[in-house]
Amino acid sequence: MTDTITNVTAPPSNKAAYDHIHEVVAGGVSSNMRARGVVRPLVVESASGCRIRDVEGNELIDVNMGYGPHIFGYADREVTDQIADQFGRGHLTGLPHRLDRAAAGLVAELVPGIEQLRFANSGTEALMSAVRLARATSGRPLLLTFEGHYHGWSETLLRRPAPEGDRPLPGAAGMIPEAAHHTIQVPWNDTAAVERVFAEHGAELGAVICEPVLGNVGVVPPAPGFLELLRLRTRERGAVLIFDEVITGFRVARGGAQERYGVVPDLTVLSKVMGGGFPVAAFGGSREVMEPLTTYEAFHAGVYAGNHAALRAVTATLTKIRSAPDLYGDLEALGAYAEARVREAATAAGRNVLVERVGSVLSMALLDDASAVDRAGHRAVQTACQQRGVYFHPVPDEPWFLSTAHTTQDIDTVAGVLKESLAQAP
Ligand SMILES: CC1=C(O)/C(=C\N=C2/C=C(C(=O)O)C[C@@H](O)[C@@H]2O)C(COP(=O)(O)O)=CN1
Ligand SMILES: Cc1ncc(COP(=O)(O)O)c(C=O)c1O
Repeated sequence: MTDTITNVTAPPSNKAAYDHIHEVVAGGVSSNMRARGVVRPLVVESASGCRIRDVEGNELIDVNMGYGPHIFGYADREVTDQIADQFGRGHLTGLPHRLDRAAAGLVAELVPGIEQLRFANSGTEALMSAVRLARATSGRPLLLTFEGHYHGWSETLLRRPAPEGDRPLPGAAGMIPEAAHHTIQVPWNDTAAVERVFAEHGAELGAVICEPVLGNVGVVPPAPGFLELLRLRTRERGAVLIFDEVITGFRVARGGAQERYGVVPDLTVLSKVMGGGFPVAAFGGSREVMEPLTTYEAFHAGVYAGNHAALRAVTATLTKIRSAPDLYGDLEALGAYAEARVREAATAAGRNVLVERVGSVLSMALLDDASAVDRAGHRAVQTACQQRGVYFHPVPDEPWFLSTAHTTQDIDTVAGVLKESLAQAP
């Protein structure tokens, strides 16, 4: 059967379709993260609301939701119709558009730490530029980051822990050996380690970067007072504080983690929810911090950066967010309901799971008898859930992202399937 949209003769099964893709897409995916831990391939055909449909015609409730951008669910017509309309008006001219003012104005209105910004195409791009701007502003290259925090795949920020010490190693084959030489990495929420870094390197530290809520090794909220400590020490020593709010921006509160926790960074990086699923990112801060870009002394560019379709997506999404006074209260309630049902399911199944949550983003990881994450067991449970019509990522590091398209009935279905799968897991 030849699919009329892609004109690809779609093999009859997920496995055959995945193998078919593998023939021409290296590794079968255009992001390594999508291939991590996959046991049972799933090739999507379409998505709507909180459901995906695979090439076999199976419909699954999805709590991965494309890793978080779709706070209103897939194919939200209030957003997608606006984007479609913009394509009909011209979506890429390389010229300023009134949409630049509209989109940037909405971000500045909603995010406490942003007076001015620049748009980019991805979180990785925006983070590279934010770190470069921070180094230009402070005049100091040394960067403090935290273990497990993911800031994209750039030469600047992709790293892995060194076997010992606080200088991380480059995170991928082909990176230059010196890529992480100007980076210190310490454990998240480790106050003593942070104090030690400022004591030893305070005069040379140019910036501190973190996910204010760690969302890439499951969900790990900031310890009480930890973000406040980062804010105090960076201000004392003249280092730039950068919040990577790619996940948390417009997700954990209307103004992101900086609104939820009341700590305002010097630079904020945004993506995911901001564009409602359309590829777009931004980095911004006070006029003072952004000044090197105002004078063009600093450099940031991109053919597609801030294109009109992306900014129409931002304007549509943030207008909807701004005009929904109960949105975050409702998402908080749904998140709490989901957390409770997941915990009940694990208890009923007699299994030990780690559950963490901030607002509508939560993580669930199967634990072994020693209370360590059982990755193989988690994948087996995920496979069983996928076969029963519920999709979450096979790797427990990837959180669940709820949306306004999820109902409590959907959550009940997810919890019921999870209970069955946990009970039957080896
Ligand atoms: C906190 C944070 C992120 O979570 C982030 C991207 N996250 C993900 C990337 C995925 C991928 O490349 O397929 C999927 C998930 O692993 C993850 O949510 C990025 C990079 O954004 P981008 O992928 O747009 O370059 C920056 N900061
Ligand atoms: C030859 C070439 N390479 C790379 C780039 C950078 O591409 P992008 O602007 O999409 O980052 C450009 C953009 O002008 C280019 O002309």
